[in-house]
Order: sequence, then C-alpha cells, then structure tokens
Amino acid sequence: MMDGREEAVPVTIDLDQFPAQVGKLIEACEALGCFRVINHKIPVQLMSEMKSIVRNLFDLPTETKRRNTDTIVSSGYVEPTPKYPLYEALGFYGSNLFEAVDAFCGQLDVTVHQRETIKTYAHEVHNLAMEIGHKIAQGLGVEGDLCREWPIQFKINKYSFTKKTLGSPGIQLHTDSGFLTVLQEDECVGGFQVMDKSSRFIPVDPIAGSFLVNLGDVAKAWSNGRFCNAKHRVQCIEPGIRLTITVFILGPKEEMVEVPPELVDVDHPRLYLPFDYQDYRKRRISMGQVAGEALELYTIQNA
Ligand SMILES: O=C(O)CCC(=O)C(=O)O
Ligand SMILES: [Fe+2]
Repeated sequence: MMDGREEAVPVTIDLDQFPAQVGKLIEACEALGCFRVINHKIPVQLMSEMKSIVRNLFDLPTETKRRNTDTIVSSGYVEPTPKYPLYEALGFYGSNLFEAVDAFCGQLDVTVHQRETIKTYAHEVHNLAMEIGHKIAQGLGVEGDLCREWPIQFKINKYSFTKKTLGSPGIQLHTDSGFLTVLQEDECVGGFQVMDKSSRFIPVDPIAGSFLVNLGDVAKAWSNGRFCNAKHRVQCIEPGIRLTITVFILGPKEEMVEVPPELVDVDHPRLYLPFDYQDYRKRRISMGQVAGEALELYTIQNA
C-alpha cells in the first residue's frame, strides 16, 4: 500500500468499488486464491436466519441426517469419522438449484418456512458466486457468461470443538476441486487456515457479515496456471460449535474445463489438457489427492 503498511491477508474486495478493484481482485486470485468480499448485498438477516436453520438441521437425529444421501461423491451427509471425529456435513448437488433444494428438504424434516429461507439463501449466494466469477473472467479479459450453467454444490459444516480438542484437525488440508467457493464463516469460532506460497498457514479470523472466497482446482486450470488454488484446512483453535455454509461453483457439466484462447499466447503456452470436471473430481478422491496434486494428470509438457 502507499503508506508502506501491508493490508491484512486475505485481502478484502469491496464489491461496490468496481471496476476500480479489478486489479486487486486479480492479484488476490494470483497470490493466495483466497479473499474476502464485502458490500455483497446479501442481507445479514438472511445470513443469520440461514445459520439458525443450519443449527437445527445438525440437531436432527442421525437416522434423519442419513437420509441426505449423495448425488455425487460426498455431496450428502458426511458423518464424523475416526480420523475426523469433530466434523459433520450435510448438503446437496444439482444443476437446477430449486429442484436440488426441494430434494434436500424432502430428505430432512424441514418446515415450509425453512425451505423458503434455504431457497432464497442458496439462490442469492449462488448469484453472488456467479457475479464474482464474472468479475474474475472480465478481469482477465475473457468475455462471456462463464459459469451460469454450471452445477452447484451446497454444503453446511459443523465442527464440535471443545477444550479437549484444541490443536486437533477439523478438516484436512485440501483445495476445493471446482472453480470457486463462497463461504459464510462462523461469526465467533475461528480455525480456518489458508496456506501461502511459502507453505505457511495464515489464520483467517472471521468477520461477520462478509463472505470468504476460495479458488479451486478448476480456476487454476482454467486460468492457464495464473490463479492459485487455495490450500486450506480447519483446525480447532478454540472451543465451541463452529458452523459454516459453503456454496461451490464446480465446473462445466456438458463441456470440458479448458483454458480460453484469450489466455494462451507464445509467452503463455497452454499448460493443461482439456478435462471433464466429473472425471477429475472422481480421480482426485480415488487417488486420495485432495490438495490439487491430481491436476498434474492434465499438464502438458511444453518442451
Ligand atoms: O468450514 C470451513 O471453514 C471450510 C470448509 C471447507 O473448506 C469446505 O467445505 O471445502
Ligand atoms: Fe474447502
């Protein structure tokens, strides 16, 4: 910054300050692949109503939560495991958002009012994610509606942290497999950590009312290696129930993940072969390589 003071990392992108902040946005995508957004127009009331629904859904009996089955790998109920006993998740996947919410609500004992709130929330955060995706594409000079037709995944996460679990992992170090993720943090309980390019973990303290954005593997491949797929994890750093909500823009369903021609020239040769997102997601999980390593499968050796 001009006065010599470094801005806190991850940086904050003010969505009211566009196009002025395009450069800052692209820099954040390149440097860390993780940034915070403010002035996103999603009412805080809706954010907190959704949080209280999340709390209620996790309080359902285990038998009920088990009805939230997978549509694709790990899109439904994730039970605590011996390795990650503090973590639990519920969620859904779909190309048609409202149909996917209806199916999800049908699996769980959700009231009519809760269903409406989940729909409104998922719709608004999905729109926000697409707006951010659009700004990113424009920032690189790529025209067109990048991710409007791409399927989404919605996931709610619960971490049961106690004094005894201080220092234990909530979820393992990973990258998100898709293009971008919009995360509503817990207002109080921290623990999210993102890795910088020197492999140092940067603790991310929650800021209520904002959203955290992570770029995933699809963003790295799509940008011809320009963007960073943020490696991140959650650790127990303080006791308390930690609840977060994630909306993932994954990758194209009908087309391949492919570097757009605008991002390829003699100085920037194509780095990745086109690939199918669903295949990639399956291979990543089956190889147990969830921190972006599986992208190597598609690299082109530019001799
Ligand atoms: O709960 C969090 O803070 C992070 C969740 C996350 O990284 C994920 O669901 O991929
Ligand atoms: Fe993640």
